[in-house]
Amino acid sequence: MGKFHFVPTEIEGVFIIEPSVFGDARGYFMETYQQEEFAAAGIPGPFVQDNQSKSTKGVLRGLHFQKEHTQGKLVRVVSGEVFDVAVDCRPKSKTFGKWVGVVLSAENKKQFYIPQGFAHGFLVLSDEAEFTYKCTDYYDPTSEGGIRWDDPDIGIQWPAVDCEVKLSAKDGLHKGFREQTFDYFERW
Ligand SMILES: Cc1cn([C@H]2C[C@H](O)[C@@H](COP(=O)(O)OP(=O)(O)O[C@H]3O[C@@H](C)C(=O)[C@@H](O)[C@H]3O)O2)c(=O)[nH]c1=O
Repeated sequence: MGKFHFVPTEIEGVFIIEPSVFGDARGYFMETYQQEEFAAAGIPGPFVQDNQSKSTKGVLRGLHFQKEHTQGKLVRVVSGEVFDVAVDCRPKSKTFGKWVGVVLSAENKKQFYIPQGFAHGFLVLSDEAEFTYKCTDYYDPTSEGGIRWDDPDIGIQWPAVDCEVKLSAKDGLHKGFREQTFDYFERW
C-alpha cells in the first residue's frame, strides 16, 4: 500500500499529493518523498536541489520559471498557509496558458507538483509561512523568466488577504503571458 495519494488536476502533469500521516501520543510521522512511489505516479525526478524560504502575509513570489535548466518543483509548506499556483507555459499543451491553484498549509500537509514547462508562484495567506521545495534542476539566474502575477490574460483568482500584496523589485517587472513566447518549453 502506497503512503501517498496522488490527485490529478485539470492540467496534465500537475498533481496534488496527500501524504499518510501517522499520529500517536508523541505527535505525528509522515514520509514526505519516496522516489519509487513518486516515479510510478508520474513524478520521475530526480531532484537535485532543495530550497526553503520564509515570507510574511501578503508576500507574493512569482510567477517564475527558468528557460534553460527548467525545473520541476515539488513544493509544500512547513509553517503557515499559502495559495500556490502553476501556469502551463508548454506551447504544445492543450491547457497552454491555463492555471491551477491549491491551498498548501502546515496543517493540511498537501504537496503540489509543478512540472517542467510551467511558471510557478505563491501568495502567503497566514502571518508568516515557511515554504520548502525540491527541484529537478539547479538554480540558473542567467535564464530566469517570469510572468506578472496579476496578468488579466491568465486571470489567476488569488484569495483576498487583509493587507497589500508585496512583491520583490524583480517580480514587479515581469511582462504578461501574451507579451512573450515560450519556445524553450516546446520540448516539454
Ligand atoms: C531561487 C534561488 C535564489 N537564490 C538567491 C538569489 C537571491 O539572492 C535570493 C532570492 O532569490 P529570489 O528573489 O529569486 O527568490 P524567490 O522569489 O523566492 O524565487 C523562488 O520563487 C518561487 C516562486 C519559485 O518557484 C522558485 O523556483 C524561485 O524562483 O536567493 C539562490 O541562491 N538559489 C536559488 O535557487
